[in-house]
Amino acid sequence: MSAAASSSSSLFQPSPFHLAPRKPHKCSHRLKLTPIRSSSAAAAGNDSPAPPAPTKHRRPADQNIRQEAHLLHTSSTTPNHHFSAKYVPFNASPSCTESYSLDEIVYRSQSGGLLDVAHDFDALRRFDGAYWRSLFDSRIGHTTWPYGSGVWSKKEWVLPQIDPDDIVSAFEGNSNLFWAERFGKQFLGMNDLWVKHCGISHTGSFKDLGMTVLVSQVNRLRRLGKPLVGVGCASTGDTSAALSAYCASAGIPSIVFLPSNKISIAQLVQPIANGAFVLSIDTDFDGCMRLIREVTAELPIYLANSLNSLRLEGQKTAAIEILQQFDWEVPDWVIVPGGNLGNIYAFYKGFHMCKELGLVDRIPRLVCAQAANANPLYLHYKSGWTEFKPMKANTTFASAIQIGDPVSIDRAVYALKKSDGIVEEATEEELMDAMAQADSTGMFTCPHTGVALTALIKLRSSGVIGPTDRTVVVSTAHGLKFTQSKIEYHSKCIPDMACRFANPPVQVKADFGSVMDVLKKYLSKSS
Ligand SMILES: Cc1ncc(COP(=O)(O)O)c(C=O)c1O
Ligand SMILES: N[C@@H](CCOP(=O)(O)O)C(=O)O
Repeated sequence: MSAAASSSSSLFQPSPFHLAPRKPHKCSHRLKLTPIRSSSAAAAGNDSPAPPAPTKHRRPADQNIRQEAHLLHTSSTTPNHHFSAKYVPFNASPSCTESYSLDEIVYRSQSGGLLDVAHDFDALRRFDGAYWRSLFDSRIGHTTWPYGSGVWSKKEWVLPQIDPDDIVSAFEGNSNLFWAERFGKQFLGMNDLWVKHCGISHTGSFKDLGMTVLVSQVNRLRRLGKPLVGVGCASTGDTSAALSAYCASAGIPSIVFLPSNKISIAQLVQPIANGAFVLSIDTDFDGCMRLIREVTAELPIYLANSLNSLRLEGQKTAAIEILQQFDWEVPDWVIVPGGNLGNIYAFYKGFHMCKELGLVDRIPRLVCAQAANANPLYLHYKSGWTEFKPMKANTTFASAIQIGDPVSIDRAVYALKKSDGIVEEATEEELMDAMAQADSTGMFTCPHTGVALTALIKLRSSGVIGPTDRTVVVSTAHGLKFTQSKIEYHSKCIPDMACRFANPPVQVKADFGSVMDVLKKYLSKSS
């Protein structure tokens, strides 16, 4: 049975760990949060040149934060129309005049190529890097709608023209940049290693960053009267979870195409619980992707995969956030696991915008990491970027990146070339070992993060990444979505895998002597 298939089917069988469920805690305290808003025009969405000096106040009791933002937005004397964005063909020549309003429903250029969201850089450049740094910094840690979100705190660079009223947000982003002190020291001899935990998020993956943008725009389109009956995606489990949650929160129907028996139970249950229309299709992700593209070309269902460049506008904010978390100092390396290959470009775009607009003076080198069982980008890179060949992806524990025909291949190649980037791969054993090693130092990572960590281990051992290089590994999903793979690893029941870092529980008889014997043996080994 495949790793991913067994993840789903064996979940309800008795656990090898024999752990009793815990009693829930009774919670007697509730935190009361007093929303704070900045009185400055900048924080209200205007184009004020001066960064805000926040003033604390209490909004009227009968007003919620969305209404408060609405009042600020409509009463402002300087409408937020200075900044704008539109679709253009991806990597088009400067003489190309083809463009589309973001209010059009379009996913491809006239020639069938990818699109990109182009911002009006002349308008953004009217403010210097110090202004933008200070504006973005001023919005962190507040509940002001919609800037409490790590994505919408960069609204002017994301969807500048959307009305805050149309935004569908779970205050996503602002994820932990974790100093991996022990992992870096113990396994790599590194002192400046960081893990950007994008999976510690509303639906447990970085997809929330893009989905808030896409679903907000759909909300706007429906309000403008566009005949959209729903939003659809093909998914390996994370895009579908994010789409269904954001749609449910806005009351918009969502339709998800999932490859049967190829995603974890935790991922499968997310769209089911959020009320999506779930189609389990007897094919792989690439097959689902082809089908959703055909369906969205026929029916008024909006396409939510990252082929739709709106998604990447949200995802790029993770890069801006990393710079912000380092006080606008640029790391040397950023390592991202790649599947459909939208995210690696999103990271490039976020870093590139910060450089172009004067917030930083360079960009980091990017590494894209793939599972060896689904490695079309890696093979393309190794061939010296000669002809790209889609492949049939094989089963991998990193099931969310089991993709053989990535829609954003051109974007990924562009990002890697522009950032002096590298592509690495990880075998099943390497990625599972790396995940277990990271977990043993206090993280709880997903197999995709294991792929990125393997890339780091390889580049460190070949000396490409130095011991003091500031390096960020992007963790893309929460480990709790992939517990079955951890159970199999720690139970040492994966065929042809040594599971070198397995830590299985010890079965002990319920008497003092037996427990003492086991503990003494353990303590003598560890001292
Ligand atoms: C957990 C996880 N990590 C990494 C990726 C890869 O992202 P991308 O498809 O943008 O390359 C995905 C989805 O593909 C994912 O769900
Ligand atoms: N891992 C993804 C695959 C689809 O990627 P997308 O970014 O194009 O939506 C998923 O979780 O479905």
